[in-house]
Amino acid sequence: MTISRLKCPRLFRQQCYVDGRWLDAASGQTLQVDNPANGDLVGRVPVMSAEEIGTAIDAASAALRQWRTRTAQERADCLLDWHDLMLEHKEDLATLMTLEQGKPLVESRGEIEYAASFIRWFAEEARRMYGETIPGARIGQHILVTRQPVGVCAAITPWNFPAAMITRKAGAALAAGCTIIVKPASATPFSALALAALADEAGIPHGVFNVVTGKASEISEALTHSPKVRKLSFTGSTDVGRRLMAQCAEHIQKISLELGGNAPFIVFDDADISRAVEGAMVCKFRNTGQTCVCANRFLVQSGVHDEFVAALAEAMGKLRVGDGFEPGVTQSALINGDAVEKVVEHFEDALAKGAKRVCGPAPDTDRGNYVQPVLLTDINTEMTLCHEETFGPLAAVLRFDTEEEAIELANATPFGLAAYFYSRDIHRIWRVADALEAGIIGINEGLISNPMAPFGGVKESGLGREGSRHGLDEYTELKYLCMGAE
Ligand SMILES: NC(=O)C1=CN([C@@H]2O[C@H](COP(=O)(O)OP(=O)(O)OC[C@H]3O[C@@H](n4cnc5c(N)ncnc54)[C@H](OP(=O)(O)O)[C@@H]3O)[C@@H](O)[C@H]2O)C=CC1
Ligand SMILES: O=C(O)[C@H](O)CS(=O)(=O)O
Repeated sequence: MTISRLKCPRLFRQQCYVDGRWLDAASGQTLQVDNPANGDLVGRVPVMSAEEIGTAIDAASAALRQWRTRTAQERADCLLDWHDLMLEHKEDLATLMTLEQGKPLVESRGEIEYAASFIRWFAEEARRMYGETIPGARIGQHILVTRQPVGVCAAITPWNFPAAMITRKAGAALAAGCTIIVKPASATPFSALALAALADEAGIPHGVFNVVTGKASEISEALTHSPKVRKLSFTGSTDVGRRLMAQCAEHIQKISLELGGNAPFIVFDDADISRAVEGAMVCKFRNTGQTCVCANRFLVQSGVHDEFVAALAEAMGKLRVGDGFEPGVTQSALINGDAVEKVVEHFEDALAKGAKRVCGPAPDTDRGNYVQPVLLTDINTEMTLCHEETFGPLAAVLRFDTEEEAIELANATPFGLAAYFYSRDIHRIWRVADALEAGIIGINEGLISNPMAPFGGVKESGLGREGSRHGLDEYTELKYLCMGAE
């Protein structure tokens, strides 16, 4: 599959989109993007200089006054046009995504629908950006609270969901009346640039939505050094999030952070095992295990441990690894060699510390970016995979005896993004849901991602929430008006 197969070749853009113009870097410098499945060149994108990022900031700043004074309905209409164009061009957008990120085409199609759903959701939220009135402190005094857009925003996004992580931010920002500069991951810029082409076609005014590419640290320095940028939203690793949080301190920029996870997936003795295995498969192997909400540790109570392991091994046997364009493939290449090495490192460390391999070949670095799904049992907390996100198709099962032990194991991590558990005892469900330290809890459910719920973590998994009505709060400021008595 190559770019030539696109129905609309104009969606394949190898330039940045700033103020409605398609730009090369003045230096002529470019970054290469390769297909993770086979190493083929997909294309090249500009390496923008700090000065050129400044131009994007000025464009977003200039566009703000006009965009924020549009009516909520007008902003919603632009967003809905963008949404419709994304779905109209779903096949091309999915092809670009599988070319640059590798995920199976059926998952890329699903991500385009997921990404578009955030644009629709926030188009609807735009018209519900309500304020409030509060009884005054004195007779005749009136108190009002209005909500206003934060202003010029920036977004830095990861490679694992190259479209949805952009629209989850940009949809809320534009609905609130903000303008935004997006820096996509260098591995997956073409999905972002295609979204820009469709934003332009949808009539989103020039300067409102901008996409820049280049050296991440230089771009983030330029964005956080500018007092014109009032907010940064980041999705990616906790290490980078920590650095960006410090950078935002210079001008007290608002920040939203969607960071790493280490999700426990707990199966109690009273669970429905077939449902638990169904949930485990989608939770562990979506995007070939490359999501921040993937189960990273399976904690299985002794009474059902062997039954669950056998059923999970059988289900894993049905997974098919290959090029994302091949029909029937359910597991693609990982994003790069570093990702493969991390899976190999976690696997070898676990075996060296007593883990048993139940199914799947030992991962190695001899098969390009491909890793066959592998299942380990006899996991203990000395193993690296209990403390670090594997971000690949390695399922690790740790046995426990009591509910208290499961909660302690689950919470024994600095992260707190997602957690999952299966039980049919309603009293246990309330106890465990209360006790788990995570922003998102899947209860007898392995797929928790949608536009209507507040997505985000606690502890070192992040700050703020995306999606839901709360997602708009991240892009608005409350203004308190106190009207004195006559
Ligand atoms: N909580 C959530 O919703 C999500 C969390 N994640 C987490 O992110 C990790 C995997 O994604 P990955 O892309 O590797 O994460 P990274 O943090 O390496 O990259 C994310 C983004 O940050 C940029 N970046 C990298 N270094 C810097 C820097 N010094 N300053 C500014 N920006 C920088 C990257 O640019 P470039 O590509 O050019 O390096 C990319 O655009 C995992 O830990 C995963 O859990 C991922 C997705 C969602
Ligand atoms: O990047 C991620 O892992 C996403 O946040 C996961 S989700 O939103 O698709 O669940």
